[in-house]
This record gives sequence, C-alpha cells and structure tokens, in this order.
Amino acid sequence: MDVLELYRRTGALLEGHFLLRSGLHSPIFLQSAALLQHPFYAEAVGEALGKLFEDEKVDFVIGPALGGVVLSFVVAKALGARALFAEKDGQGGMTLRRGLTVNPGDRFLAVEDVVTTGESVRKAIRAAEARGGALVGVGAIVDRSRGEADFGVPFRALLKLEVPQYLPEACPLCRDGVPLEEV
Ligand SMILES: O=P(O)(O)OC[C@H]1O[C@H](OP(=O)(O)OP(=O)(O)O)[C@H](O)[C@@H]1O
Ligand SMILES: O=C(O)c1cc(=O)[nH]c(=O)[nH]1
Ligand SMILES: [Mg+2]
Repeated sequence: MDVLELYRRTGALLEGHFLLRSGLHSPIFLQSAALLQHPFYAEAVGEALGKLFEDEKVDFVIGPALGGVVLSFVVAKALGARALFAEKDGQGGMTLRRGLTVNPGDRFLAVEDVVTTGESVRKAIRAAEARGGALVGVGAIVDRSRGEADFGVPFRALLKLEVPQYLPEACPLCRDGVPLEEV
C-alpha cells in the first residue's frame, strides 16, 4: 500500500509551516482525518495495519482521540477485536470513558495515526494499562519519529517518513517569517 500516495490523493499531505502537538515546528503535516473520512481507504489502512499484528491475539485495540478513533475501529475490525479510544482527561493525560472497559489481563494493541514523539499514544497506553490491560504492540499509519519513539513492545508503521521538525527557537521557517499554522 502506497500510504504517502493515499495522503496525497486525499489532500491530507499539507506543506507549509505547522505547529505540532509536541510544540515542534515542521514544513510537513499529515492531516489523517482527510484520508480517514473515506471509508474505503480507512478500511484498507485498517486491514494493512492489522496484518502487521495478525499473529498477536488481541482482545482490544485502543487509540488516542480524536485521530485514533476511526483508526482503532478499522484495525479492530480487521483483527476481530473490540475498538476502544482514550480521551483527554483535562489534566494532561487520557482516560477511558463512556462505559468502555478493560478486563484485567486483556491483551491490547495501541494505534495512532501519526507518531511524532509518541507522547499522545503513550497516554492512551497508560489509560489502558491503568485498567489492567497488557500492551502487545503499537501500530501507526505514519512513523515520523525518526526512530526515536520506543514503547518497549514491537512498534510497526505502514510508512516511516523522514521529515524536518524543529524546536521553535531553531526553526528556519520562523526565521524567514513564514506564518505558523495551527491545524
Ligand atoms: O506523537 P505526538 O508528538 O504525540 O504527536 C502526534 C499526535 O498529534 C496528533 O493528534 P492531536 O493531539 O493533534 O489531536 P487529534 O488526534 O485530536 O487531532 C496525531 O493524531 C497524534 O495523536
Ligand atoms: O506531531 C503532530 O502533532 C502531527 C504531525 C502530523 O504530521 N500529523 C498530525 O496529525 N500531527
Ligand atoms: Mg491524535
């Protein structure tokens, strides 16, 4: 599956000057909602990502809202598992709400649309582990962490992308006066 081509085709590959969740700046932003709005592509992504973990027997898949909601659903469908999502808890972490439950010992796969630092998916992982879940792997559509994200379990992505990202004080786009976009 040519994931970059899918982002491009759906208008989800943005070029400019973007503020990332982590506070880093980047000339590239992958707007996964623009891709996942197409059920046909979303299902294809879910099947491809699920396939990378088909040997793991998982009870549920979890992703951090919002980007991880649709993705969790399509991957869980491919794996025959439940689809959970974690939500911001208002205190910098994430939590399970809306009657979504974890049974102690449940094996789970965490999924994320785009991993930059991995902090967002880590919060969803903590929420599931706090309820007794056992993490077996992390899957992403795109890994743009340049090998820096480490979850202590297999981390597999459909696409590894090497794109520039800068600390604000070292950002050349800021230096050139390019307006910063919050997507
Ligand atoms: O690996 P990280 O450094 O945490 O960055 C990547 C995160 O940023 C985006 O989510 P965002 O927080 O913008 O919110 P959304 O999912 O609600 O769109 C994306 O969906 C990842 O969750
Ligand atoms: O790091 C981020 O916040 C981020 C990067 C990216 O390419 N896409 C996205 O949704 N978030
Ligand atoms: Mg997100």
